[in-house]
Amino acid sequence: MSENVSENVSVNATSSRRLALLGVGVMGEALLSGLLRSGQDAAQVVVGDRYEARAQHIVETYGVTVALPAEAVAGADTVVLAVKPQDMGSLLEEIHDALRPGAFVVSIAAGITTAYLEARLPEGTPVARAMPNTPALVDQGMAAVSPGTHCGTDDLAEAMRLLEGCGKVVTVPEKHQDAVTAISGSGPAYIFYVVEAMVEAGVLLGLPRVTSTELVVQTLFGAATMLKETGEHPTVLREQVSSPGGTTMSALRQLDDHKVRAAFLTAMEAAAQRSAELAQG
Ligand SMILES: NC(=O)C1=CN([C@@H]2O[C@H](COP(=O)(O)OP(=O)(O)OC[C@H]3O[C@@H](n4cnc5c(N)ncnc54)[C@H](OP(=O)(O)O)[C@@H]3O)[C@@H](O)[C@H]2O)C=CC1
Ligand SMILES: O=C(O)[C@@H]1CCC=N1
Repeated sequence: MSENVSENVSVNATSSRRLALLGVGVMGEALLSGLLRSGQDAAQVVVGDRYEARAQHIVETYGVTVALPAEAVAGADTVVLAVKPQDMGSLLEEIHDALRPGAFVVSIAAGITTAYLEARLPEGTPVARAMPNTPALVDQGMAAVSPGTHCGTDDLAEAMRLLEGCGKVVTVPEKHQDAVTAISGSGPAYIFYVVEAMVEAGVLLGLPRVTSTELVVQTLFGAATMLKETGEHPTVLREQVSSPGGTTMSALRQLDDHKVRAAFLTAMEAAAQRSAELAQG
């Protein structure tokens, strides 16, 4: 598979492949719910999570089956690994001998490279590395996938199918995955942080908290919709708001004086660096 694949591959939402999903925390559940909404047959899905109450909640909510990781992968054509990076090494050991020959393995763990996966799975196992984000919970996810050495076209299409159930998917060369993790993987948290700050500002200015929250959330939604629907550069859209001698420029000057743009650059560099560190344990 070429390193430079970069566009969407359109795939069917449904599949008869049997799926094992290991780790059904925040992100595992987001992917599962999106897949089921897009037509995945729950009878073909087995989940495994070491937190038993969590697994039970998922089974009751989605009608899927639960099993220990080795049992789950033994019957699976596709295995999705959605545990924390720190838990990946021991999970791979646990499933190594049970994996069906030719089964396709996708990891969504930050920092975990395809080389890491390939070195710990049976020789020749097709793998892919993916980075989704939590807006998948409302079918507005953004995910990027990178194929490993033995990942064929059908395997990549399967990875796209899994992620397209809950949002947009692109393929990227794996060298970009730490940056993807820093931008779209962690991205929702930065946006929520900005929202928190703006809501607090409204309260500081005397607005009731509920009013401030409503103003900020709709402003964010409107601004995001403008970016998406107009396709305009953010600078153009920002300039449209900034009347000469007006209020917006007074605020933006403060943000520049407080080096907010520089702080965003440094913050995302730190996230990418942390992603690169995570496979080291
Ligand atoms: N949250 C996010 O926004 C995003 C997360 N990711 C990635 O997704 C992965 C999961 O993150 P997230 O969902 O937030 O984490 P969570 O902690 O919510 O979920 C992980 C789940 O996996 C369980 N688990 C750990 N080890 C095993 C094991 N050996 N077998 C079965 N289950 C196991 C955990 O149990 P226990 O609680 O007992 O540890 C937990 O329930 C991470 O690798 C992260 O990098 C990627 C994109 C976005
Ligand atoms: O914070 C993390 O490590 C995970 C990966 C991307 C979003 N959350």
